[in-house]
Amino acid sequence: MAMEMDPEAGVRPLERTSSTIASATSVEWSSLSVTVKGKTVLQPTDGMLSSGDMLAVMGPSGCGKTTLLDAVSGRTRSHKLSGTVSFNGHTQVSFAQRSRVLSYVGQEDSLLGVFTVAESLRFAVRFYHGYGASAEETRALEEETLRLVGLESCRDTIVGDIFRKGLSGGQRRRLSLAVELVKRPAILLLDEPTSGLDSASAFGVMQRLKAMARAGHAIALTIHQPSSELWALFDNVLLLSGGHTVFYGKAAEIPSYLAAHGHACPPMYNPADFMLQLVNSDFPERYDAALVLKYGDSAERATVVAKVAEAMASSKKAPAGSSKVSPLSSFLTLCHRFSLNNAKNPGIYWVRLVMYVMLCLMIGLMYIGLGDEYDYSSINSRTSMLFYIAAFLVFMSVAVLPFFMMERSSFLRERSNGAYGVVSWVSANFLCSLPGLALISILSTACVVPLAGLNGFGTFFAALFCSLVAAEGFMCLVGALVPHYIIGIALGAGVYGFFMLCEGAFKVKDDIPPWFIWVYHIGFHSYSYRVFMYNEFEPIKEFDDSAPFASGHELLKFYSFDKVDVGRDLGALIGFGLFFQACFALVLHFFHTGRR
Ligand SMILES: Nc1ncnc2c1ncn2[C@@H]1O[C@H](COP(=O)(O)OP(=O)(O)OP(=O)(O)O)[C@@H](O)[C@H]1O
Repeated sequence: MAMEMDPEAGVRPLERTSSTIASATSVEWSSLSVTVKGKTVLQPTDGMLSSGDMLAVMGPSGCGKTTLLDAVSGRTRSHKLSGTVSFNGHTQVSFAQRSRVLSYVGQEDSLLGVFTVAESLRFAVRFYHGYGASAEETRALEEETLRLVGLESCRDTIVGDIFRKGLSGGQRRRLSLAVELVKRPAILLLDEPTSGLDSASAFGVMQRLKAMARAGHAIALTIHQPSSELWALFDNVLLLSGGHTVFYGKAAEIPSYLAAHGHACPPMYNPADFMLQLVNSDFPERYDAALVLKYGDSAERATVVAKVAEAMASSKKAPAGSSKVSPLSSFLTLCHRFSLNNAKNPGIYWVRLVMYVMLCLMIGLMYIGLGDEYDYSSINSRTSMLFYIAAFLVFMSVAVLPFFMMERSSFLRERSNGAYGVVSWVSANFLCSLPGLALISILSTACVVPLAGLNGFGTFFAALFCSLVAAEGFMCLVGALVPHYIIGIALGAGVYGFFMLCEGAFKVKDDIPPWFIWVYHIGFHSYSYRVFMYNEFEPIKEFDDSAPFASGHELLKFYSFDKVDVGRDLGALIGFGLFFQACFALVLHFFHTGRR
């Protein structure tokens, strides 16, 4: 019979686990509650998770399991929280300190789709153990972690994204677990680690987690439907119902506790299924509301409260966590990963590159030979074409938003688990975007300038490149400000539309109304447009008699572009790019902390 099996049979010991737990760490919580929009979604609860424990947080959907894990890990914003959380009895533990001892695997899988399982793990090893981790150590950690989550056969399978099919949902779930396991955190909080897994995989993963607990890790996980085999692996259980604690204590004691309150588990019945029916108020066939009150008055609760108070009062070593990897190491790992991701993910640069080249070829063919024309209509063609280039080629940068959003979710997970800091991520992202933007700019320039016969290849390229650098920074900032890329595209398009309107093409600078002239100055489109214009028209010494201007310089005067300082305007575009990157970093720092 399943219940008689040894649940830990056949699990190999974790060679590298014990040595890499920096110190045994416990977490205690007392009268911990969470209130959202005036509603208390987690009622005051007490409990603890110690080194060696495997705690199952259970209860019906919406009962507050994730909320509890968030509150314990510091992911709940402080104004929503009351009560105390301590680590080894220390209450003053910052989020960064918690991140060093603790890893949290959320319900969503936020992985980068182009990487294989092995590559994803390799980067995780470098984030948590340093870019300079030896090849031997990296390989050993990778291998052991692959074995832990049963993904050895998928080592070279890609995660998968909208372009290519990769891992199955259950395999992704296991990889999400694996990339945090390589950290070998003292405390591991897992939100539904078995969702999407078949029963054998779920059991295999849980067996190995149990072995990790035995080796000294403290593990808490939420789970909906544990089989009796899984149930036998849990040391402690915290049972919630509608945010209230119904039971906290040894898993083995739950059946007798419930029996003492009139709910004896029928023979041959999975105790987990039985107790979940008792606490589900949405489907109340077996629901017993009195269990909440009974637990509040019970000796079991009094014992827990006393134990938690004792643990909080005892002076133990402050949680230290694994040694912090240097920002330079994180930066190098991120540069490595961004470069590969940019090169492998067609959506980030390659699709854009094709779009730019095609469009620029069309522009070149539309205006072919324009450089040899000096009549009235050639002026109209030049100004229109340059407006289109300054406005629309920048506008196409909105295409990067959906891909940025995917990277943002992995950033959030990794940052909140202490893999790296905002500055490392933003600077690596910025640096690694430059080769792609340079390639787009050079190929676009090569398509337009020779075909149309425009002036100043180098300046044209520089203006396009610098405006794309500014646009990339702007879209990163927009991507950090909005909850979804659809809103970002609408916002980005709206702002770009406004900048285009005031860039000095539709209305020359001197005719822009005073209430909009500030847009001319803050909109980076104005800077690139006037460089494109100056670059093209200044060398034209004479137009035909049909033209309204005698020379290019005369035309530039009309546009108020006759005194353009190309170097200064290109510098301003780069300045815009850096300014947007700095704002982007600030928004990430303050608003993308992983706290909800
Ligand atoms: N920002 C919020 N605004 C309103 N209600 C919220 C908010 N966050 C959480 N809640 C409510 O808090 C309760 C607990 O949510 P939580 O996600 O912790 O449940 P859960 O037990 O993890 O559910 P599941 O098992 O389905 O993941 C739910 O009723 C949810 O609707």
